[in-house]
Amino acid sequence: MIESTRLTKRYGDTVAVDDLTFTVEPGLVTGFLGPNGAGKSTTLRMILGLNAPTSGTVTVDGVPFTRRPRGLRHVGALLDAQDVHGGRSARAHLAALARGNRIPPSRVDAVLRDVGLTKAAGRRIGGFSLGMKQRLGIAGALLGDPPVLLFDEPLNGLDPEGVLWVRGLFRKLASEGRTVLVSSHMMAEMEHTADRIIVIGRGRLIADASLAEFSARHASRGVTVHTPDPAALEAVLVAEGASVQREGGPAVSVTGLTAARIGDLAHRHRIVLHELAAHTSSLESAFMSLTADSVEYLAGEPR
Ligand SMILES: Nc1ncnc2c1ncn2[C@@H]1O[C@H](COP(=O)(O)OP(=O)(O)OP(=O)(O)O)[C@@H](O)[C@H]1O
Repeated sequence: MIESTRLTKRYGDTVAVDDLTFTVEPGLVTGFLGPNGAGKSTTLRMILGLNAPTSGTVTVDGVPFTRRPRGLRHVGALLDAQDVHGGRSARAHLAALARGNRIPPSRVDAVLRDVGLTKAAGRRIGGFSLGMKQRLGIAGALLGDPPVLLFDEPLNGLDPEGVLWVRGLFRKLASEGRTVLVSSHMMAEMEHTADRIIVIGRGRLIADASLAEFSARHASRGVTVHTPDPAALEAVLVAEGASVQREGGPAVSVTGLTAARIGDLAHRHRIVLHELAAHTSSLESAFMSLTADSVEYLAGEPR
């Protein structure tokens, strides 16, 4: 379990992480979401003791990371897949990591196999694609067989097959009872990956909920109806308390009534319907509107 209490990090005038309190539970995949510059990497670095908090605390299973003598065996992390020595082979890189952390050398081939890099194990990392480097970084995180795992933007550069694989891996790690925290700046990535999400913007907590809770709270539900008589339908639905928006032509958007209720009302008032479709706005758009105020650089804004 990771527990962050009023965690704050300032760089001069910039407040990178601002009074952040959250808990990451074992047995779940937790998505750590926020737009660019929200403070995700800074938070992960503080969890790992690489940056010291300005104030507040963060512990891993009750203890600050820096007080763990065998850190990598307790917390495995992928921070920056590009940050590797290109001249080494994948196997040599992992072997050095294992030696430095007193991890049995037999783990090297085991994790290379786990991430699908056995065939590339002898090749120079400098020639690896970003996707292969992500796999290698994930292998490094798994090396110490740790109960807590942190991944910073691990889906970057992976092809669709790689994304599916990594989701399956995170699910498996969580089902083994591990604590799995995965950062991303895209809700669409986390929607099919995480059980819970923690959303931050400008260093502050915006949401902390299960995916289902987040969806119920923030994703708006609506019904699209096509009818040859939109004016008549609008009058009936408004009288029932719905809010109705005419989309032009036969299309009408309705919120505040279920599709079933709209169908019943149309039938009762002898209004012909050609289409009746319930839909939920995407979690991505809910995430974007929640974090709109925290986006550091808007498209078109001079940088
Ligand atoms: N070493 C540093 N010195 C000064 N400012 C920093 C430093 N590290 C981070 N920041 C600032 O802190 C804020 C949070 O940055 P951070 O990298 O943690 O965000 P992030 O959510 O990981 O973003 P991204 O998705 O772009 O990696 C940004 O405004 C960033 O410019």
